Amino acid sequence: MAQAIHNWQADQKADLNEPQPKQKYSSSFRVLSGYMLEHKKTFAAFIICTLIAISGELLQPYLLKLAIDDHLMVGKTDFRSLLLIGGLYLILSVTSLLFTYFQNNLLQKAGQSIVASIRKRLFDHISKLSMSYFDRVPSGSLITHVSSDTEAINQFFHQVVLSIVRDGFTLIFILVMMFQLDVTLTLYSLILLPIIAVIAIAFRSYMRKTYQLARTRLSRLVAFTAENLAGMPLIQVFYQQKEQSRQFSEKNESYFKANLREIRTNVLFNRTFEVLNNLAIAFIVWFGGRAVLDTDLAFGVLYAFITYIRLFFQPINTITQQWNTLQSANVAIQRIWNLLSIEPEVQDAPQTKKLPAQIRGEVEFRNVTFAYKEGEPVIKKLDLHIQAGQMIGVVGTTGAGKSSLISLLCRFYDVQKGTVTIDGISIKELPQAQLHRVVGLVQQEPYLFTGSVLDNVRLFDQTITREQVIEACRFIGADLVIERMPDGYDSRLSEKGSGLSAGERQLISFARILVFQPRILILDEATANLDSQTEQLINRALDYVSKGRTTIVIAHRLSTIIGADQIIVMSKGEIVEQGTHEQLLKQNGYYKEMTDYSQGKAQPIAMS
Ligand SMILES: Nc1ncnc2c1ncn2[C@@H]1O[C@H](COP(=O)(O)OP(=O)(O)OP(=O)(O)O)[C@@H](O)[C@H]1O
Repeated sequence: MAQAIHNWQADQKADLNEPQPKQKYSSSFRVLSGYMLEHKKTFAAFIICTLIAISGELLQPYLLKLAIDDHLMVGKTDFRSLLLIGGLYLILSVTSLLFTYFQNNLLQKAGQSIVASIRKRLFDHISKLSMSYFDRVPSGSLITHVSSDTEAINQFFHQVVLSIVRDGFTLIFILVMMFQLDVTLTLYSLILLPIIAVIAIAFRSYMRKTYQLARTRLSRLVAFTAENLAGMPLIQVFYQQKEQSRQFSEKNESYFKANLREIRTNVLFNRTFEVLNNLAIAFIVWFGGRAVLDTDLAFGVLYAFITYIRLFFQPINTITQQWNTLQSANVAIQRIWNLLSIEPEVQDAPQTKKLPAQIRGEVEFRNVTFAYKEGEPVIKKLDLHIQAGQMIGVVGTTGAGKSSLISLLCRFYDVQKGTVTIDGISIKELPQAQLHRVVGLVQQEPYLFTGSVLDNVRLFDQTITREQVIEACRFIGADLVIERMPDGYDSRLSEKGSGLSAGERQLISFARILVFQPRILILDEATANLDSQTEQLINRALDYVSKGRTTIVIAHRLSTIIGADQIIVMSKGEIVEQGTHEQLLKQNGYYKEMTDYSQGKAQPIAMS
């Protein structure tokens, strides 16, 4: 738990791209190298293509040197050789072009498949995490992991790896060619290297700061915009657009300034490099030119040398600029691996038991104690026995523990003490996959996915036929609503329900239950949002689906549960009253008070 909280805190910081504690590059890249090994053949082919492409490009100045020194300067009129050199030059250009294309394709193929498999692993891992994790970590942070962090790894491949391999080999190749052409001239040129290093190091830390500042401010701007969109109805109803606009302008302006600073630094760095490059060329022209005049150096050598010096600076510049990408990839990998190392708190037991094919649906809570936070139990030593096929109503004031009780039956959380059993088997011993087929839940706020009505009812499960969905919707009375939609069962819905009322959304989620046929049905205040006509529809359907099925209904409207086999009244995590509607009325306790209040006969109750 402590580790999870620590990770979460790290995530929170990371969300704003705040400067991170120093991350170990070695561990990050060890992790990536495991993935790279799976594509070792593609990476080997990428390196070979890079070498061929670089050779094609860097042999061109050498060919020109041969043309100048061996033919033009000596006045040979050997046109065939010149033609051959021209042809070779052309072949080298085309080869370089072709292999650069292959090299890019291969790297993209390997890099993208690594990123795709990391993204898939992340998604699968997040889907397995327990509810307690989602309670702590905001979904925005998880979206960042799946989108921006994997994108940072993608950039690592197509920028950093490409630059290190291509520019690294280019530098080595150029140095070899320069030494081969003229050792003295090369050694003189290398005097510039320490100066380049000093400038690169000085700029590197400044460039890193400006980059981080721009990213932090962008994250703040995006977070503010997202929050603003989510709270739009509230902003409009309280007429806070002006204040929001002022805050947005402030954040926008500060991002704009940080962005400008980053661009200015980059331009300054690039231009400084260009000046150095030109200085080096001027030096070679002066020094080498004198050697040519003194006939100590061939003109072709000087020409090739100047070309190589010009090419020498570009890879150094590109490699230096990979620092930021390398750093964000490192942070992204650490964040992703922190998340992947989190174990779900709710896990299948090593030895699971199976429910018999004929599940009866008897539920028992035996001496159950549960707390979200240590030392603050919200369910206390609770005992409850629900016979198979019974309908049970759960009532109680806000915060009494009703939803927590059903979360335990769904095994969203594990109990700290006691056991929850179905047909006498502890739910901890059941495979979660089986448990979730047995227990069905309709929540107060029905969630709709982006997709057709059909897919929303069958939750994208293709084994459920269109006919089954239509039958369920017809039964629940949702068919009238759906048939009014432009494309009927193929109409597209979205998270917010695309113009469906809360009641209509609930009808669709009820149809889901009919389609999936769980043995134990839980309705968490599911009828709270319905108008009386829709509620009647639902109640009628509910009577049908609950027949022979264990049904637990948490209801604020007592009318829904009057006919229940037993009703429990909860207060502060305990059952304070239990019995049928009539028995409870006779007890003249909380339930009676609640009934009177719901009928307007009494003041709101305060359970203690
Ligand atoms: N995910 C959570 N993390 C921490 N505490 C929680 C969480 N969910 C609920 N609680 C706390 O547990 C207690 C019981 O909440 P629960 O939602 O089970 O009550 P409820 O009876 O269903 O209330 P309501 O009728 O308002 O939905 C409350 O004090 C609540 O603040």
